[in-house]
This record gives sequence, C-alpha cells and structure tokens, in this order.
Amino acid sequence: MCSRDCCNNKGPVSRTKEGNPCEKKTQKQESEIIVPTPQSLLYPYEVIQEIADFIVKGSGIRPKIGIICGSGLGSLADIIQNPKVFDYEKIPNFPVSTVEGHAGRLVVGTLEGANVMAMQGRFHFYEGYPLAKCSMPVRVMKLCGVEYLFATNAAGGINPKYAVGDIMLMHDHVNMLGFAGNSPLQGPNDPRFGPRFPALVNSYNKDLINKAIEISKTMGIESSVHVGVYSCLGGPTYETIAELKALRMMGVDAVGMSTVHEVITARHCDMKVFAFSLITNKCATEYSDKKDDEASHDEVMAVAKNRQKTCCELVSRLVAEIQKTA
Ligand SMILES: O=P(O)(O)O[C@@H]1C[C@H](O)[C@@H](CO)O1
Ligand code: HPA
Repeated sequence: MCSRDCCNNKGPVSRTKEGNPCEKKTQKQESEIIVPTPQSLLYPYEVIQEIADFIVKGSGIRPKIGIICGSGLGSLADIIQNPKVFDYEKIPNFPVSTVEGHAGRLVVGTLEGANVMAMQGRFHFYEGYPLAKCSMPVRVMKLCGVEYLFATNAAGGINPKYAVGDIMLMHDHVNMLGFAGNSPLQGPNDPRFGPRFPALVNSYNKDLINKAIEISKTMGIESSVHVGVYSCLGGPTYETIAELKALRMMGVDAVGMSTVHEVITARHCDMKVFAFSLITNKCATEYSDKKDDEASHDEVMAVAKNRQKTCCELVSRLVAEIQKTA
C-alpha cells in the first residue's frame, strides 16, 4: 500500500526497475528538498569583512592580538585598557553566547601597549552552532588585522600529573570532531582566507610556548605549568571513564569542548597561535563510586575564578613580550 497523500493507489505498491511510479517528484516537491549549506559558505568573505569593518571603525583600533576567553576566564578581557565594548547582539551577523561564564562581549583596546581584541564569550558546538560559526570570529579577527591568536579554555586534566589549577600550554591537539568528519573548513575553500589543505603540524607557535615557560619561571609558577596535548569533544556531556581511558591512550593530557576548531581556522589564515588550558578538574580514568569524580560546570567556574589573576598575568606578560619585539 502506498502511503503518500498524493497517491490514489491504495493497493500494494508494485516496484518496477524505475522505482515506484507514485514517488515521481513534481517540480514543487523537488524545490522543497533541503540541502544543508556547507559550513564554509555560512559566512562568506564579504560578510566577515563587514563585521571586521564595523569593529575597526567602531573602536578606532586595528588590533594585533586576539584573545578568546575560556569558561570563567572573562577577566582576561577586563584587564584591557581604554576598552571599547561591543555586545554580541549589537554586532551585525554575530551569534549570541548562551553559556554561563561567557558574557557575550567583544572588548577592543590596549594591553601592555599592544592593540588587542578579546572575545568575552566563545561559541561551542554543543550550543547548536556549526563549527564554522563557532570559529567565525577568528576570521573576523584576521580581517581586523590580528596576527596572533591567544585561545584559552577550561579543561579536565587527564594526565595524572596534572593538578586542579595547573596550566597546560597546548603544543598539539587531537581533533575528535575531525575524526568524525566535522571541520570548520568543510565546503568550498575561499583562498582569500587560506589554502584548501592546510598543514597543522606546527600549529602551536614554539617561540610563544618557550616565552610562556620563561614567564612562568619569573612568576614562580613553573611547577604548575605543563606543555601538553588537548582534545576537544562535542559536549555538552562530560566524558565517560571509557572515553577518558581511550583519550589517555591516545596521548591526550587535557580534554575540553572548544579551541581546536578555532585553532584550525586561525592556522588556515596563517595566524600565529598560542593556547592554554586551565585545568579546572581532574578526570577520573578508573571506575569508582566517588562523587568527586563527576565533573561539574560549577567546579569549572569556581576554579577559573580562583586562578584568573594568574592567567591574566601570564597573558599580559606574553603580550608585553610580543610588543617588545614589534
Ligand atoms: O569555553 P571553554 O572550552 O573554556 O569551556 C569549557 C567547555 C564547556 O563549555 C564548559 C564545561 O564546563 O567549560
Ligand atoms: N571535560 C570536558 N570539558 C571540560 C572539562 C572536562 O572535564 N572541564 C572543563 N571543560
């Protein structure tokens, strides 16, 4: 029996080589087929340019360094001097932040004499945004004039040597969403941003990592600063023990729900990248009944609040180093 409303054939459907004749589509039905837009076409170059012009004209500043504040690390933007603040809702074509600890403001100004812009609130895949939308602001930064991306995040520590409150300087990542075929660059490539097949082997700038290590020594925090591998999962669930065991076996030191697609987008358009994770919780990699093993966003926010001063100092000092060599 054919179940289509348009069909008068109430008897069993006989299939021919050509298929079910009742399923022939009219022109109207064809136009109703929804073809998903490839990610790379969501924000064409011209739209990104318009947003960048809006920010540069509105602030009177052409920033050199772009900062993305991780969960609970919004204070990284509060230390910017002479700030010009843009609420995301007021920026044309900008998404809105929906996560606690991500205020949803773009702050443009100066830090240690350098022109900077900071996202006080990033976009995550689990909020329902495609990856290209999550990392679209990185392209906006690029067209504003940004050369250096500082991406920060809150993450769970998988490496057993990491303690809550430690900082992990990212020197590599495992792109789990990429393993599943999802990329912010998926779709036609616009060469004005970068090449079709960008290499990622040297994504995390070694000079900046070394400078950050030196800075951590002068701050007296070198024993709680590590260099490691981050992995981004889709969230919003925290990981199962089996997933955490698998990630550890893959060489992952810290796990989160962001940053990787931003770094991919930044490297595609040839920005220098520095990124770090604040370890806000220790991930259990063995089964137990301990309630302590369960990650929570409250804990993430509380640890980030406690460590914000240290993170701000690290960022300011690194910006000062970049500014010195400018
Ligand atoms: O934006 P980040 O990656 O810093 O935030 C992490 C991942 C989730 O958004 C949230 C989970 O607590 O913190
Ligand atoms: N897992 C994933 N994302 C996170 C975590 C975690 O343990 N902590 C902070 N963000």
